[in-house]
Amino acid sequence: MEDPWQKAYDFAVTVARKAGEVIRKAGESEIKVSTKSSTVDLVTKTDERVEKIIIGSLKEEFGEGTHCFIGEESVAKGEPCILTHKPTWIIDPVDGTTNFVHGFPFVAVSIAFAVNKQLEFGVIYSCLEDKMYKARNGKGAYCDDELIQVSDVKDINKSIIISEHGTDRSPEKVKKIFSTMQKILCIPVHGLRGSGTAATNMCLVATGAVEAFFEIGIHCWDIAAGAVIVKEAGGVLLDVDGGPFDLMSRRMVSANNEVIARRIIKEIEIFSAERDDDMCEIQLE
Ligand SMILES: O=P(O)(O)O[C@H]1[C@H](O)[C@@H](O)[C@H](O)[C@@H](O)[C@@H]1O
Ligand SMILES: [Mg+2]
Repeated sequence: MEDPWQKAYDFAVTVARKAGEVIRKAGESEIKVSTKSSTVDLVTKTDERVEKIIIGSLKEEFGEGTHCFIGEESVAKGEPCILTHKPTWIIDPVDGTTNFVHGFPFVAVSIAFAVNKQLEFGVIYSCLEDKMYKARNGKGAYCDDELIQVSDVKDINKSIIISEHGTDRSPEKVKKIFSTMQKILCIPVHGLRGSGTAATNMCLVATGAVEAFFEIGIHCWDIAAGAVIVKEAGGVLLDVDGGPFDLMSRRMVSANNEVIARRIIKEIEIFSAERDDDMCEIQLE
């Protein structure tokens, strides 16, 4: 029987690479010649421009109306953020926007694809490192053409944990974020890290470079592709309260094994973040 999504998967890799090229060119030309303070607008334009290229390419290839799109920039402009049963692309055109503005070398294009509300595949192109991470349901996870596997570390005392402080600067949330990080550091673990992009952090879990990534405040487009890649690399995904992973909940833990995931969950001070699908007034089918 013909594999219905192989063509979409291969095309997603092509589009991610094309988008990464646009981001690199914007970084080399426009950012370098302007002071950082003036680049915020530029970056918004770059984010929007890259998302338009990605969605435009997908619509051209698969036709208008047959597929749905959840894109960070489109949702920011009021497009719905609801996962229906239709084939749906979940896109973060520039994950690590702040990194991009500052020339901090971790910026990722994240493209995921879901059918019947199930994630089918994920593609993350770390465009400044020129590394293509990808995974299809049930078919393994790859960095370029090399199979990748999560770390085999069992002892959390021998782990590196990666997380982010996000963009919210409200004192009560910042306090909880750093109190959690302090408790995890003092378990103790070997170290805490953060690349500045959830998509890249999840690839680091999938390659075994770190044992776990958790964050409250991320969006579905930050983690959808990474979720498939971590799972296919042998990792686990949970909610920060220990329940099942929930793509739209704005929070998650991904780890190389459940023991380490649940040990981290014990230390997380949970704070609320409005669900991605609640943020949308329009309720679709
Ligand atoms: O808004 P940017 O600079 O892209 O940063 C967020 C990034 O998109 C996410 O992937 C991270 O996990 C967040 O912590 C960043 O704030
Ligand atoms: Mg992002």
